[in-house]
Amino acid sequence: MELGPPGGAGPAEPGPRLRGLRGDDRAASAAWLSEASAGRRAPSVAAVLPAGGSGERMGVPTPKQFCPVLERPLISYTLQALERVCWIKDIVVAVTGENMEVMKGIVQRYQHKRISLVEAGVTRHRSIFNGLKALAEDQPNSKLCRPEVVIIHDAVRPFVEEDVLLKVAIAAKEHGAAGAIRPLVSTVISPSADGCLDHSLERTSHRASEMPQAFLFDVIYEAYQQCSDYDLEFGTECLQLALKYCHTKAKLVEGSPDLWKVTYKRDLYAAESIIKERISQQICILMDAKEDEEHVGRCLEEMLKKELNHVKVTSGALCHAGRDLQQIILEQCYNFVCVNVMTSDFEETRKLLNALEESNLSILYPVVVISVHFLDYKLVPFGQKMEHLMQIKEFAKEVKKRNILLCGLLIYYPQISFELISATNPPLFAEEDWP
Ligand SMILES: Nc1ccn([C@@H]2O[C@H](COP(=O)(O)OP(=O)(O)OP(=O)(O)O)[C@@H](O)[C@H]2O)c(=O)n1
Ligand SMILES: O=C(CO)[C@H](O)[C@H](O)COP(=O)(O)O
Repeated sequence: MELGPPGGAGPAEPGPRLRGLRGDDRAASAAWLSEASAGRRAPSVAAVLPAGGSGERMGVPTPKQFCPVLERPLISYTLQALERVCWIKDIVVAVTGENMEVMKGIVQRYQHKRISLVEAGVTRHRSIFNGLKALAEDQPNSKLCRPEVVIIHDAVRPFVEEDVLLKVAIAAKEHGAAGAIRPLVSTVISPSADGCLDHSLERTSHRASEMPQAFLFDVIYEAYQQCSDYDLEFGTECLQLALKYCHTKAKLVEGSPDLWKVTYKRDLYAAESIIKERISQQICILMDAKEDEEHVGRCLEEMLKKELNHVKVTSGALCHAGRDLQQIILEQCYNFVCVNVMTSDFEETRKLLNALEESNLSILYPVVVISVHFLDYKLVPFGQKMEHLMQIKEFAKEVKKRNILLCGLLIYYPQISFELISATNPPLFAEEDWP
């Protein structure tokens, strides 16, 4: 089943794309990305996500991939992480027939793009094989294209970043297979039949195999076609299949600690904490001054971008930015700076607040909105502008009932314009702020 237009998602955000890459990696990645964005023939990449497990170890009736984390199913975070990566063309998700409708509902509700659903198998390997078959172009009526490189990633590892996806994809193109690894947390031992220690492995010379992994499609598809029923039933390592059946030695890539697999109930709490931390670092700037690049509002935008980690910027009046904004709200951004340059009232802020209220985003946590207004002291007497903007105080009282914390900020320029341009460090605003 094909859901959403292929390649329909917007481009990945420019900020964190190459984060964590160094030297040669960075150069290779930049080349890959520039080819991809210039539409030249970069290797075509697809992803397969096994999501057909029952999550026995979690010990709850709902399969863990559908368990809510901050009211949103876990798998939706993983899909979001993958679909942000513009060079992954198709994302094939393997789901049990029983959960197919639930999955379709998630794709629709969170507007996931480039997703195709296939039926899962009774084991993880069989689910992955079904995903690969859908990409192999030998399925009747399939709209999917056979990719050159395929990434395999568990649906229950939501914190995968673009840099590791890129590293495994590039390494797979060169070596045929690649996978993320982590140092072992505990020592691995081998027990004997009588329940006593037989031997222990030297911890420093072993690694934990994590996900994502990537392969030349032809290698991994061949391996799955060749492998035994025993492998499909009991195997846990795709890299091993590539080695055993295609003599392809996987390149191992150091992954981040956040790549761990949500397995036990406590992992859901850990996932929730990580998501909360990310949310708190993310800010959306809404800017209504599109034309005037010189305007003090632009200086503010530039400074915020420098000071904060995750910044999303929507340009243009909110009526044009409506779709972007819906997407940003869907992605759970809780901090907004609404810069009103063109309008003298707080109409733009009001539109933002309406959109936030309709979304119910603030049910779980307070949403913070800072409404910034500019006042050219040469044109408008300060008192007059203040009087007008005092209305925002009333408005702030009203939205507070709905867990939205609104704060107004008046920037009196051109004096402050000068301060913004010349300042290298905060404070950004030296004067008038209220309520
Ligand atoms: N028949 C299966 C079994 C597992 N998976 C998927 O493979 C990934 C990793 O497997 P695991 O963590 O073992 O998931 P479960 O099998 O669901 O968990 P448990 O072993 O605790 O039952 C998960 O995204 C899971 O949904 C799958 O697609 N098809
Ligand atoms: O560990 C892995 C790396 O190869 C796989 O990610 C996978 O999660 C193993 O799953 P299972 O729980 O089914 O053994």
